[in-house]
Amino acid sequence: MVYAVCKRLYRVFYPLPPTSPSATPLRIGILGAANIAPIALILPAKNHPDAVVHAVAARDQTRADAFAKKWGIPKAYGGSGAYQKLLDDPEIEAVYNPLPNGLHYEWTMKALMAGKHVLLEKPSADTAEETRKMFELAEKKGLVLLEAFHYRFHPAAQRAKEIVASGEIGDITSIEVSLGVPRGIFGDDDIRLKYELGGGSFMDMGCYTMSTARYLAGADPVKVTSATADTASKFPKIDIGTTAVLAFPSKSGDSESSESQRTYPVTLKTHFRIPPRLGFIPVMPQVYAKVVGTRGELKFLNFAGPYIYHYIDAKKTDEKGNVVSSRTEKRYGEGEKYGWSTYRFQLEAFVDKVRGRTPQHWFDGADSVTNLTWIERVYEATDLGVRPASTVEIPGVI
Ligand SMILES: NC(=O)C1=CN([C@@H]2O[C@H](COP(=O)(O)OP(=O)(O)OC[C@H]3O[C@@H](n4cnc5c(N)ncnc54)[C@H](OP(=O)(O)O)[C@@H]3O)[C@@H](O)[C@H]2O)C=CC1
Ligand SMILES: O=C1OC[C@@H](O)[C@H](O)[C@H]1O
Repeated sequence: MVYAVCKRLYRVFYPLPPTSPSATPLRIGILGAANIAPIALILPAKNHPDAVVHAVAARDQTRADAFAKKWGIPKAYGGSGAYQKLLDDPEIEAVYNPLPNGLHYEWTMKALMAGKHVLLEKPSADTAEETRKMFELAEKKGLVLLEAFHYRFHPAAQRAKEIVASGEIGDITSIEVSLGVPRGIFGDDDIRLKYELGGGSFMDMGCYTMSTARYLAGADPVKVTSATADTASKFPKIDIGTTAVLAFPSKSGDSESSESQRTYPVTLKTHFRIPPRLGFIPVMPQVYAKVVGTRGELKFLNFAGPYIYHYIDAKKTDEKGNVVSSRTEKRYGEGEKYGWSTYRFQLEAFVDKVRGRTPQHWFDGADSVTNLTWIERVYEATDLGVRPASTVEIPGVI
C-alpha cells in the first residue's frame, strides 16, 4: 500500500508532460501566490495538453517573482494593483481564484467583468447571495465559472455515488460526513481563523461535508436540526470545530408520515484542531463519508483526497441488520488517467467546458448557491452568525 501511495504521489508531483501539447493552450492566471495553487492547478496543468499557467499575481513583487520562478510561470505581477493588472492582461483567458474566502466574491466578479472564465476555490463566497450574483454574471457574460469541488470529478467519488444511487444499500436512513485534522496543522495566523476573511471550520471544511452529503444523497436538506460550534477566545466568531445535524428528505414517507419518517438525519462534523487522544496520542485526520441504508451501508474513506488513498466499503445487511456480504472497492482512474489527482480531473472538465466540449462531469451554479445557503443556515443555528458579505462595489455591476 505504501508503495502504491508513493507511486501515485510521485505522479502528482512529477506529472508526465503531455504527448501532444496544443499550439494554443488555455492561458490561465492565478490570483495570489497561494499555498494551494501548485497542487490544485500548476502541477495538473503541466500534463494537460490544452492548458498552461501563464501568469501569477501577488501583493508583493518579490513574492510574485519567486513564485513564478519556482513554478516556471512566464509572467509575474506584483504590488498593490497586481490582481487587477493580471485581469487586464489580454493574454489571460481564465483565472484561478484561490484567495481567502472573503475575497472570492470581489475578485471573481472583477475577473468576470474583465471577460475571464473562473475556476473559483471553495467555498464559493461568504454568502449565498454573493454566489448567486457571481453565477448570474457569468451566465450573462457567457463565461465558465466553477466552484472547485475537485473531489466530484474523481472516479472514486462517482463510484460511491453510483453505489448509493443503485439502491444496493436500500433507502438512506442516515449519513455522516466528517472532515477534521489534528491540532498543529493550521497556525493562529491562518486565513481559516480570520472571520473578516470568511474563516471558520464550517466554511473551510463544512463546505466539503455539505457538498458530499448532498452529492451522495442526491438531495438537499430540508432543515438544520441542530448545530454546535467549538470556539476559542482567541478567535471570536470562528468555529474551530462544528457538528451539525440536518434533516434530508426520505424516499419513503408522505404528508401523512411523522417528521422522523419523512426525513433522515445527516451529521456533518468539521474540526481544525482535533486534540490528541488522552492528551498525548496523535490522531489521524478524520475524513470519511458513511451512508446507512435500509439494506446496507457504505463507507467512503478519504472522500476529499481519494487520489492519495481511499476505500469504498459496501456492506449488505438482512432485515435484522446482520451483515450478509461486504466488499471493498477502489477507483484510481484508468489508462493514462490512472493516478490523476482530483485536481487534474477537475482541470480536464474545466478546460473542456471552456472549449465547448462536454466535460465528463459538471455541476452548475445552483448547486453552489444551495451549498452556501445551507452553510449559512448552519452558522445561524450555531449563533456565530453568517460570515460578513463583501462591502466592495464592483464597477459596472448594479
Ligand atoms: N481545493 C482544495 O483542496 C483547497 C482549497 N483551499 C481554498 O483555497 C483558498 C486559499 O487557501 P490557501 O492556499 O490555503 O491560503 P493561503 O493563505 O496560502 O493563500 C491565500 C492567498 O490569498 C492572498 N491574499 C490576498 N489578500 C489576503 C489577505 N488579506 N490575507 C491573506 N491572504 C491574502 C495571498 O496572496 P498574495 O500572494 O497576493 O499575498 C495568499 O497567497 C481558500 O479559499 C481555501 O478554502 C485551500 C486548501 C485546499
Ligand atoms: O482539502 C481541504 O482540506 C483541508 C482544508 O483546510 C482545506 O482548505 C481543504 O480544501
